[in-house]
Amino acid sequence: MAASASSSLQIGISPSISSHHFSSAMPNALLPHRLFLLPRRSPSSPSRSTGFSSSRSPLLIRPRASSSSSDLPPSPGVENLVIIGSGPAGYTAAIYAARANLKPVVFEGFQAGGVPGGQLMTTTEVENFPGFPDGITGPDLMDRMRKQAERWGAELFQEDVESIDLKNRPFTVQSSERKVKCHSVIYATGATAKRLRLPREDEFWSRGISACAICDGASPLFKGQVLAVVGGGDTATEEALYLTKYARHVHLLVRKDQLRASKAMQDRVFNCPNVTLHFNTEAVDIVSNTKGQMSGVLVRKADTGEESVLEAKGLFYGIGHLPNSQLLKGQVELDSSGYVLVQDGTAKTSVEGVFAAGDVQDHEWRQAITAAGSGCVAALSVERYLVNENLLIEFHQPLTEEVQKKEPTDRDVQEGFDITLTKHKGQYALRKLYHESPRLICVLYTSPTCGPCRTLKPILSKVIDEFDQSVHFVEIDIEEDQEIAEAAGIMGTPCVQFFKNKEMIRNIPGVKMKSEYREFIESNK
Ligand SMILES: Cc1cc2nc3c(=O)[nH]c(=O)nc-3n(C[C@H](O)[C@H](O)[C@H](O)COP(=O)(O)OP(=O)(O)OC[C@H]3O[C@@H](n4cnc5c(N)ncnc54)[C@H](O)[C@@H]3O)c2cc1C
Repeated sequence: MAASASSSLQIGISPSISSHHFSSAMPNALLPHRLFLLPRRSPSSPSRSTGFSSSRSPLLIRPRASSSSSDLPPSPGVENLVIIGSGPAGYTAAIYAARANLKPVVFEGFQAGGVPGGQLMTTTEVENFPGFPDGITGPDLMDRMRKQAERWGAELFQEDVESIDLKNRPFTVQSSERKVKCHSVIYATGATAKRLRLPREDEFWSRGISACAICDGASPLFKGQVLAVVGGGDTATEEALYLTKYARHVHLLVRKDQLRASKAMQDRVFNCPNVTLHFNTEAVDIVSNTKGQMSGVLVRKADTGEESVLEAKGLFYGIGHLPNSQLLKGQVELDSSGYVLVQDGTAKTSVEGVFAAGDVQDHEWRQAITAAGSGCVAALSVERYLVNENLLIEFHQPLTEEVQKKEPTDRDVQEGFDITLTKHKGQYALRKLYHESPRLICVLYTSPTCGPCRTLKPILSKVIDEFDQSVHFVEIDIEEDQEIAEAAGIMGTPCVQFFKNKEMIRNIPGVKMKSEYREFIESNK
C-alpha cells in the first residue's frame, strides 16, 4: 500500500484525454456534492420509516413505578443503558431500547474490534436476512439499522470503549472521548478476524496481505493477478469466490483435508474453475521479488512437511474470528475461548444488569439474524431489569421538524464543476483541481462495497468542513475511475492522499482518527 511520501501523481492530462474529458457531458460521478434540505416528520408518524436525527433533548422524564422492594430513586446523570457495539446485535438492541424510551447511549466503535456497523460492513450481498427477497449489501443493511436506531432516539457515538467498571454501581463506561455512568450495559462487540502471524505479515499487511477481500479485491494491486486465500470455512470460501471477479486465478489453502464451509459454499467452490483447492496446506511466510513486492506464498504440506513457493500477488485471510470480550476479563464469566457466558435462552451474564448479545456470546450460530435476535432479547431484558430495580427513567422525544439530505438531481448534473466549492467527486474534478487548485487537495479513494469507506466518509467530511475554503476534497470511486486509481498507486480502500502544488505529500491508507487528518491539514493548508 505504501506510496512514497512525496511523489507526483501521474495524472497530468494528456491533451487528447483532457479535451475529451473536459468537453464531454459531465457524468453523475463528476458532480460536486449538493445537499437539499427538506422537512422531516416526527418519529410518531407511522408512515415514515427512516432518518431522524439523534440530536434531541428529552421532552418528559418520568420515573416508572417500581415493582421491587428498592425505594431508591434513580440517580441523576446516570444513563439507563449503554450499548457497546454496532453490529446487528448492537443496533437491534438500540432500536428496541430506544423504542422503549430508554434513550440508550450506543458506542459504535471505531477501530477496536472492527468497524462501526460490524462484520457485515465487509461483505457484499446478504441473501438470508429476512425482509430482503432480492438480497441487500451488508453496508446498506447496517446503514438501515443505524438509521432506525437513530430515528427512535438512540444516542450514537463512533468511539471505541476503552474500559468498563462493572464492579461498582452505577457502572462506568469510558470511551476514547467520554465517560458515561449507567445502570445497565449490553455488550455486543462481536468478533474480529484472526491473523496468521506470519514472520513477514507486518511488512506486507495492506501491501499484499488483506483480511477483507470485499474491501481490497478490486484494487489495481490484485486485479488480473493470481491470489491465495487461507482457510476452510464460509469466510474463506466466500472470499475465494468473490476474488474470482477480479483475479486471474485463486488458490484456496486449506490446512485440513476437507472444507468446514457449508455444503452450499463447498459446492460453489468445487464448481468454480478459477479456484484451485490445496488441502493439507498451510501458509508459512510471504515471498517477495527483487523490488520488494509480494510475489508468492511459502507453503508447507501438513502431511509431508514439504515446502514450496506458490506464485501469488496477494494473500487473503479467511480463518475465523476471536470474540471481542477483552474489556470484560476478570469482571464477567467467559468460556475458555473468550466467549461471554450467558444463562441459557437469555442475554444475562454473570453480573446483574450486564447483558451480552451477538457473536461475542455465540460461537455456534454467528449469523446476522441470530445476532439481531439476541440484541432484541437483551434490550427487552434490560427494560425488565430497570423496572424491577426501580431504576428506569423514560425519555420522550420532542416532535421536532428535522431535515433530510437529498441526492443530486439531473439539474445539478447540468450545473457542472465549480472550483469555488470545497467538496467534489470523480476523476474529472480531481484532474481539474490537480492543475488549477491553489489549495491543499484531499483525495479519498473508495469502492462501493467497502464498509470501512463508509466509516471514513463522515469522519473526513467533518474535518474538511472545519477547513472549508482552504482545502479541496475529492472522492474517487476506484471501480468507476480505475485509470486514476491505478495512476495513484491505490492498492486498497479506503485510502486518503494529500496533494499540494501537483505533488503528493501524504498517503494514508485505512481509517485513522479524526485528529490525524485534522493535524495534517492544519500544518499543510
Ligand atoms: C465476510 C462475512 C460475511 C458474512 N455474511 C453473512 C450473511 O450473509 N448472513 C448472515 O446472517 N451473517 C453473515 N455473516 C456473519 C455476521 O456478520 C455476524 O454474525 C454478525 O455481524 C454478528 O453481529 P454482532 O452484532 O454480534 O457483531 P459484529 O457485526 O462483529 O459487530 C461488533 C461491533 O462491536 C464494535 N466493537 C468492538 N469492540 C468495541 C469497543 N471496544 N468499543 C466499541 N465498539 C466495539 C465493532 O466496531 C462492531 O461495530 C458474515 C460475516 C462475515 C465476516
